[in-house]
Amino acid sequence: MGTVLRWITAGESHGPALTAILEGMVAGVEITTDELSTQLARRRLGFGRSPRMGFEADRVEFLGGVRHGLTQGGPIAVKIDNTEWPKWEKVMAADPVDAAELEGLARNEPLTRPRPGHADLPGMLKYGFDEARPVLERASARETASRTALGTVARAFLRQLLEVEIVSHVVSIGRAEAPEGPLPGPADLAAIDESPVRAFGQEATDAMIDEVDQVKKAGDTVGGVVEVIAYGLPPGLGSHVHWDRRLDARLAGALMGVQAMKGVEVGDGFTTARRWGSAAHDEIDAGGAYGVSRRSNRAGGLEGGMTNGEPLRVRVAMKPISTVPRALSTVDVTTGEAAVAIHQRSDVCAVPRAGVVLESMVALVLADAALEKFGGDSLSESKRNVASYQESIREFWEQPQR
Ligand SMILES: Cc1cc2nc3c(=O)[nH]c(=O)nc-3n(C[C@H](O)[C@H](O)[C@H](O)COP(=O)(O)O)c2cc1C
Ligand SMILES: C=C(O[C@@H]1CC(C(=O)O)=C[C@@H](OP(=O)(O)O)[C@H]1O)C(=O)O
Repeated sequence: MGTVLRWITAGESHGPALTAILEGMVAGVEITTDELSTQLARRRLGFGRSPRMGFEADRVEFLGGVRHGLTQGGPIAVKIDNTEWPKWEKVMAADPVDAAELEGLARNEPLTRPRPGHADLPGMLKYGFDEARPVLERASARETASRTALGTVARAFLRQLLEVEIVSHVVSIGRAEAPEGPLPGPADLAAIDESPVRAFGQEATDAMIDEVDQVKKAGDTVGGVVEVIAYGLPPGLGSHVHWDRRLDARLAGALMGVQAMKGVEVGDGFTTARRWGSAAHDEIDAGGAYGVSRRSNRAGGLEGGMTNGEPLRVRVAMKPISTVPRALSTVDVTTGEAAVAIHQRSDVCAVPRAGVVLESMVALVLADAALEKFGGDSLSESKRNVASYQESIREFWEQPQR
């Protein structure tokens, strides 16, 4: 949830549909359901994902806020259907349904053996449910389809306002790590997307595929690290003046709000903590875009909670999927006896596609910060404000006393 832009989602993993609302977007942004479908397809497919992703169609439509391919300034409402709803309606029916009618999908029975690592047990205790179904339905990362859809609107706004481009790549999966190398840019996105693990470079791709294969054979699951990069940001988004206006804090909150994310690093983050100051910061030279250039980008484009004109760089750590096929120990909540955790069909590794969700969260936070800085009710008004800010930065460097 931003300060100007607000986003909210509703819907369950196996319910009729997911819905989402984006409030606060200016009028006049070009956006189509085709663009949403493209991002939803990027999120859906990838090495290590559940069989469900092979057939889930992610049929998406705007229910409000967009007309003739343009945002109208009002709340934007999106609906994404769940293809399997007719079958799950029976699996989740209040009264028992004959097993033959369920097409082997899952049994219509209470899920009383909570999975370590999922929301099952704390959710049951907190809400007073005697089984995990009502908890997992909403905890499921199926919900990230909604956020990806809204993030696509934010991404279109940023591109049309500032020519910002957001990309991501997988840095590691389990023990397989990409070698340190040049940052992938927007032109490399097609190559990253063609990689089954969304890693940059053949060597890294092969090592990660091998890792997921080994994990799958062992009946296990695996996590990893994704880096999101945003190009084209002007200096001055976010603010140093108050903790909740700092862009690093807002990004970390939004990224940690994605299911299974357990760590966020801005720029070189933890590595920088081990460096001496002279080797930790990005020295400034005269000239370049916005009047200066940097000799490095260890800060990941953020200083004092504000963008500094360099590419924004954030890394996010995802824990392994908690539905582990080699079932983990738990307790059956109906008997209090030791048991093995529930296991239904599941992803082995969702790191590659989590990158698309994380890109969307970065897009929403940046769009919020851009709206805060530039304001406006229409895209053309926001654009005029951007031009005026750019002019004031030019004048800043032209002052004779400097
Ligand atoms: C794209 C994506 C796909 C996921 N797929 C699965 C899955 O198939 N099975 C599973 O148990 N968890 C999956 N998860 C993770 C769970 O949703 C997550 O572990 C659970 O919500 C608890 O996470 P938390 O401790 O961060 O809240 C997925 C997460 C993401 C981001
Ligand atoms: C449905 C999606 O991800 C799901 C996230 C998820 C979980 O527990 O988070 C469990 C799995 O659901 P199912 O058991 O129905 O296959 C994943 O497929 C999706 O990303 O669209």
